[in-house]
Amino acid sequence: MPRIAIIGGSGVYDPALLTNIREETVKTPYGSVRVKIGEYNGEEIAFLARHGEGHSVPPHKINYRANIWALYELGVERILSTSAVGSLNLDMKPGDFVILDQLMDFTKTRHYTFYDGEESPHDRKFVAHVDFTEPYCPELRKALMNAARELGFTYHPTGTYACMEGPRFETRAEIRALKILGADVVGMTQCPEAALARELEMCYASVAIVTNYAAGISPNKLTHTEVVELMAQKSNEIKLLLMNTIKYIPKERRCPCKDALKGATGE
Ligand SMILES: O=P(O)(O)O[C@H]1O[C@H](CO)[C@@H](O)[C@H]1O
Ligand SMILES: Nc1nc2[nH]cnc2c(=O)[nH]1
Repeated sequence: MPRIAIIGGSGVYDPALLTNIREETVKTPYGSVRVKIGEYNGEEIAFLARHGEGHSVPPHKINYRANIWALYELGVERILSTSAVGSLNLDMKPGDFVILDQLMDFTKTRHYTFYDGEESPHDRKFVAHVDFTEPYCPELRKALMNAARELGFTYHPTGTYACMEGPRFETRAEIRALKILGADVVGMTQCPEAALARELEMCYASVAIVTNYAAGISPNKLTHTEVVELMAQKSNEIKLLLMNTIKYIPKERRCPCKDALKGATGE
């Protein structure tokens, strides 16, 4: 049973470096999800391509609830993910790794919770308001930093991610506003993915890879081609970082993530 899962974002479509890979189709109340399960250093690791293997699913159409529920069904406790981002912070340049510690949600049409009360399509028919002060697991963030340091990779230990609806990129005015609000990087997929993991008391962290400067900061037209090309250039480093992080993840969970529902339902 895999305790750890990796969600690969744009440019990270295969569970390279895993061995003995099998594929499972996990049925969830939100639909079926194909998950790959392999081994790394004798430990079972689950892998999920966020956009599907051929990048066939755009950010606003991803079935985030099915994805996270599927990993929960498999017994996953810890989720590491990648996020390709634009940078609003000149210190965070293309090719840099950012270990996210904060996020802001500007998405509009997504499904944000598992807890729809009586309408929930499962037996958790209650209302829950989870604490999200710290949206990322401190233990997973530390593990990512330890691995990046060991590998000698340039990384930023904190970063605030603004999640936009997409699928278009931003206007110059939107980036100007996000900068005033304190965003360092911008993407389209951390919300509701991170919050849904917290709602199932799973640990979640994301390493953002800066693929471009954001609209109005970059002198060039923004293209998904540039995003995928940069991710391809960083592919080996990203896989090394993710695999090297595994050994730094404590077996015992001492983080607040595991108790997220305590006090959230008013019980
Ligand atoms: O966040 P990931 O899945 O890395 O994808 C990023 O890349 C796409 C834009 O090129 C958007 O979907 C953005 O969110
Ligand atoms: N929203 C958004 N997502 C990205 N992913 C990679 N670059 C960008 C960007 O500039 N904006």
